[in-house]
Amino acid sequence: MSAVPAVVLVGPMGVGKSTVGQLLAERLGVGYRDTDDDIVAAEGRTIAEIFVDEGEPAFRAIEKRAVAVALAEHEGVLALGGGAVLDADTRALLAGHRVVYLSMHVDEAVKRTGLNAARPLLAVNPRKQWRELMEARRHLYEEVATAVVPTDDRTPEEVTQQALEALELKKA
Ligand SMILES: Nc1ncnc2c1ncn2[C@@H]1O[C@H](COP(=O)(O)OP(=O)(O)OP(=O)(O)O)[C@@H](O)[C@H]1O
Ligand SMILES: O=C(O)C1=C[C@@H](O)[C@@H](O)[C@H](O)C1
Ligand SMILES: [Mg+2]
Repeated sequence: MSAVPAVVLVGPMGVGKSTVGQLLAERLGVGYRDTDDDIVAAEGRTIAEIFVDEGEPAFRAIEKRAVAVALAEHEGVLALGGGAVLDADTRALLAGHRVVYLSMHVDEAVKRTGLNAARPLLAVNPRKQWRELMEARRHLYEEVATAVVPTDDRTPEEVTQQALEALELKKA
C-alpha cells in the first residue's frame, strides 16, 4: 500500500522544517510528520543518544528505513532529517515527489541553531561545522528539490506562503 506525501521538506538543521512544515500542513489541511520524531519514538532514545551509543553510520541506517516507511505511509507534509539526503537510495526514492528545499545562509543558521547539544553534528564550533555540512550537502538538497525556498529574512509564515506558491498549491 503506498500513499504519497503532499510535500516533503528537506534542508539543514534549524532551517525551519518543523516550524514551516506544521504551518504548511495547516494550510493544506493535512497531517505533519517528521522522520527524526519517528526515529526517536521507535528507538526510545534521542538522536544524540543514538549518535553517542552507536555512531553516525548506524543512525544513517535507521534513518534510511524510517524515511522509506514514512514516504510510503504518509499523505501529509513530511520533514526529513537534515542528513537524510546523504543516502543515494533515499535520493532515488524522492524522485517523483514534491520536494521543497528550505535554504539559509550560515549567519542565519548559527543564529537559529546556536550551540545546541541536541544537534550532535553542531555541538562543537557550529559555524565551521555548518559550512562544511553545507559544502558537502548543498548539491544533494538541490538535486532532490522540485522547489527551493530561501528562508533568510522571512518569517515562518512568509516561508510557508513562498513554498505554497513555488509548488503552485496556492496562488500569490
Ligand atoms: N523563518 C524563520 N525565521 C526565523 N526563525 C525561524 C524561522 N523558521 C524557524 N525559525 C526558528 O529556528 C529554530 C529552528 O527551527 P525548526 O526547529 O523549525 O528547524 P528544523 O529545520 O526543524 O530543525 P531540526 O533540524 O532540528 O529538525 C526555531 O527556534 C524556530 O523558531
Ligand atoms: O543534518 C544532520 O545530519 C542531522 C539532522 C537532524 O535532523 C538529525 O537527523 C540529526 O541530528 C542529524
Ligand atoms: Mg525539526
